[in-house]
Amino acid sequence: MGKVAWPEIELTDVSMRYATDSSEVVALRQVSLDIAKGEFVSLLGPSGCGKTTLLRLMADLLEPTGGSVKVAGKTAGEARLARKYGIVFQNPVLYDWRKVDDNIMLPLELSGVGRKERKRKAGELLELVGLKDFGDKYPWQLSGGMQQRVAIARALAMEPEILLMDEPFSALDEFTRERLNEELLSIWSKVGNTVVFVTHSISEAVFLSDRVFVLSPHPGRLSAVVDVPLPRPRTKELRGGETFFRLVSDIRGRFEGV
Ligand SMILES: Nc1ncnc2c1ncn2[C@@H]1O[C@H](COP(=O)(O)OP(=O)(O)OP(=O)(O)O)[C@@H](O)[C@H]1O
Repeated sequence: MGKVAWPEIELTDVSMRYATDSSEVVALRQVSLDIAKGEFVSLLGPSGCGKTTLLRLMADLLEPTGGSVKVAGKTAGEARLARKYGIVFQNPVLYDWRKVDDNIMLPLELSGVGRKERKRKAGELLELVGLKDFGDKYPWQLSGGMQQRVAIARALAMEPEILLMDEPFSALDEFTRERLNEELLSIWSKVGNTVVFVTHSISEAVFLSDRVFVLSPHPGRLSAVVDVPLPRPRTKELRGGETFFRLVSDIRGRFEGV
């Protein structure tokens, strides 16, 4: 299910069991999926269906108990060492004592990029995420949505081929979230990398994605792959359209009885 000709991310029969002292949880059972280079996909499902686990396996933050994860033809571990990933979490995890541009420059600093080049790159990234004039502010001086944009800029600092995003907008109000959905697509259209986006919002998944991977729980497994044939660039007017409504209803129908 979910095969593409030239996969950038390739999961084959991936299973994940978490063992605790007294019990064992099967978080994922035999998930196979491929994601193409430059594709925008979402992992969608109710709480506990294994979305975060799947993302962490792709990022080499976890090792599967069964099956294999390949990223750009390498193991997930090799891909991490080759800095193929940028990750954005639900909370922006910014350092409050560092200014916004110093937060963005951190990955560059850690990999030894000189100060002048770091500054130049931070300026470019701030412009990309629409925060051109906020480089010398502190994170606590920004709104939640702006902080998340800083986190996106930082994740893009090393020019990763793959951006992994774990419910990055779920703590934000609906208006901000919808605006950031549009901004994220605009950023992605300029950067052109592969994006894997975790969400439990059906409309968010449909609005953003080329394909939606639908997961069902207990144990987590891939229950459907839905193509989203909406044209790009996607604008907020699309949300009121018939195709959008039909796709959202179709996916919602798949969760009935889950
Ligand atoms: N470190 C862990 N130890 C034991 N069980 C775990 C661990 N991490 C996750 N689980 C279990 O694995 C299953 C999948 O969890 P996961 O966080 O991947 O789901 P999710 O779909 O991302 O959920 P949510 O939307 O609530 O974040 C759940 O049953 C969860 O309780």
